[in-house]
Amino acid sequence: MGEPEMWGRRSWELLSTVRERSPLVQCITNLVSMDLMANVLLAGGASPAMVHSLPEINDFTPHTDALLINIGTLSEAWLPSMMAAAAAAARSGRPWVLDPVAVSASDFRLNACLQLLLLRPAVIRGNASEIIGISNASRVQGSKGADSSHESVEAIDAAKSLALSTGAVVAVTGAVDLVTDGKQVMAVTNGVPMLQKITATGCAVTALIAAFVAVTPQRALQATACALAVFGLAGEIGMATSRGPASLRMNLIDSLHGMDEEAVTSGVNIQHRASADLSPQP
Ligand SMILES: Nc1ncnc2c1ncn2[C@@H]1O[C@H](COP(=O)(O)OP(=O)(O)O)[C@@H](O)[C@H]1O
Ligand SMILES: Cc1ncsc1CCOP(=O)(O)O
Ligand SMILES: [Mg+2]
Repeated sequence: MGEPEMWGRRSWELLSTVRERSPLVQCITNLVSMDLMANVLLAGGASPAMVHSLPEINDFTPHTDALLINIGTLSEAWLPSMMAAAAAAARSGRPWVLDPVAVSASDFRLNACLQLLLLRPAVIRGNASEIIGISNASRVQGSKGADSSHESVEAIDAAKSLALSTGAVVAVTGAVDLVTDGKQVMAVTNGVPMLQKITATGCAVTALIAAFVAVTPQRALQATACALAVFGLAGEIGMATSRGPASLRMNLIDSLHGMDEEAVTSGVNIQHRASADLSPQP
């Protein structure tokens, strides 16, 4: 079996396992993303729970299959819940995933992310500007809030260095999604540019990564690449019947829900990439 076929099969196995086991994914996420994120998790076969109040964390988090923390609308009130949940997940051996939305927007956000990193996320997923900012532990100048001002390939050194310093798998999304553990680099070329015109698609795919990692926590690199490919493929299939971002938002969810073995095994596009060859493939 060649590499593309192997990744197609692996992606289908993982999507099928998520559908069978329906992992419970606790999401402490921003106010913009809650609806799309919960619907993407449901369409992927997982079970979402948006639970973020501090008095609930110690009862709830140890019984989840994975935790997602997204700082998109971070406030002083929510940071203690994020810290407590990440600590509870770490104590109970649950994988947790960090989305450092707009990490360069303020010192408050950057410092919150740096504190969260000490609690050992299994995966960190951001756009290129976010990964450069968090990896350098300094705010990227000229950063555009939640949107990236860099291409993913520009962030590969930052991603590798962040992976090596934290022990996390790091994913940088964009026209090509790059996933690394600091040594290997996987490139995922599924997706359509219109995904950038729907708010919270980055947030939603990070939650889908948490669901995939939940069913194979020892293989976070593979799980992350497969989740990104499946989500991008849902975008490609959805785009075929969409007129713009609003219809793609609906069709993305429908395509993820209805995705079958043939679509996944023939549509997933994941490859190992040598560091010297990190430009997008035609
Ligand atoms: N130019 C592009 N072509 C294809 N897919 C893209 C493109 N830009 C982003 N995506 C996809 O959109 C989703 C969100 O990624 P991104 O826009 O980088 O995140 P964020 O919303 O956090 O900035 C990912 O699945 C990514 O692969
Ligand atoms: C617009 C916005 N503002 C704060 S969080 C948020 C959503 C960001 O979503 P994504 O990172 O998926 O683009
Ligand atoms: Mg984002």
